[in-house]
Amino acid sequence: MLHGFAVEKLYSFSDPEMIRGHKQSYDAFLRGLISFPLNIPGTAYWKCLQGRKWAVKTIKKLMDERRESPRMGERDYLDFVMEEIDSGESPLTEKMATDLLFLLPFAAFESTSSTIVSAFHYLTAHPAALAELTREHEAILKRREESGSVGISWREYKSMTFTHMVTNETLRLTNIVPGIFRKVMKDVEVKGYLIPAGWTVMVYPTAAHLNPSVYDDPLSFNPWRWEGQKVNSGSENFMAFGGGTRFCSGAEFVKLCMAIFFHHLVTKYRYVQFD
Ligand code: HEM
Repeated sequence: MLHGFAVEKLYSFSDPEMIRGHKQSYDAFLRGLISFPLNIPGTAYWKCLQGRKWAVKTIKKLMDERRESPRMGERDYLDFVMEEIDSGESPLTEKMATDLLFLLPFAAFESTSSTIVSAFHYLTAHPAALAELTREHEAILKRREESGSVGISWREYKSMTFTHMVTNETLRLTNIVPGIFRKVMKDVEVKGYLIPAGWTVMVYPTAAHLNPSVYDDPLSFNPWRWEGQKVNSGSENFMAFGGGTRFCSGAEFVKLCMAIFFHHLVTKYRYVQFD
């Protein structure tokens, strides 16, 4: 579902056959992403490369089609990217754009769906958190019914305080990004150690997220720890979405998807855990 939504917004894919083919190529890509690099037909690595090749070919074909007959009406992400390349004023090349357009659906659906799965797991194991989340969403639902409005509004989304706390706590404990890389531009001294210019450093967000001097009982799932705290940006203690100028551009998208998912989960469904 998230994959379909992402490719519709990015490249206006609407043909179910096309979406299915695209998803299959991503599945092959993902399955072989961490595999033995043996590039012979049939191996996971080979399938991974084929999947990427297919998806990139589809994007290039789409770009050629749009150059030949520009689309009218509502514009999608691909239109904006092509406009940027064709302007001649952007450092973005066609090769960079294809890589970006290939990676974005992956970033959009894989990260969001795994975070939703983790949240589901934590909420199932912590009934008090689930009950608080349910209370928040049932109150929203009640107010909506009284006012006669339909669907989740922006104002409602912004009022989901506990929901955002659950999202943050899930990301703190289950971070899908194992490392963030930076190139050292000039010599830096950190706690008596010299990191020379030219080196690459890997920031390990999990170390910050599980730091007991910042997070009391760091391994426990406790959304309440975010009460009264800033939950919308990165800091040296919370960097699930990175920080600074490279802060994740999909962070708001993820939080919105999580909030909508939680809203439907707790207001429409009841579930029990089977061993
Ligand atoms: C739970 C979900 C996600 C997590 C934990 C996450 C995490 C991150 C992190 C840590 C970075 C910074 C990398 C760095 O500083 O080197 C990043 C960058 C980025 N993310 Fe995400 N991300 C998520 C979802 C998404 C989604 C849904 C999208 C797109 C729809 C997305 C698009 C991007 C892009 C384009 C960048 C690069 C930004 C730049 O370099 O300017 N991410 N993400």
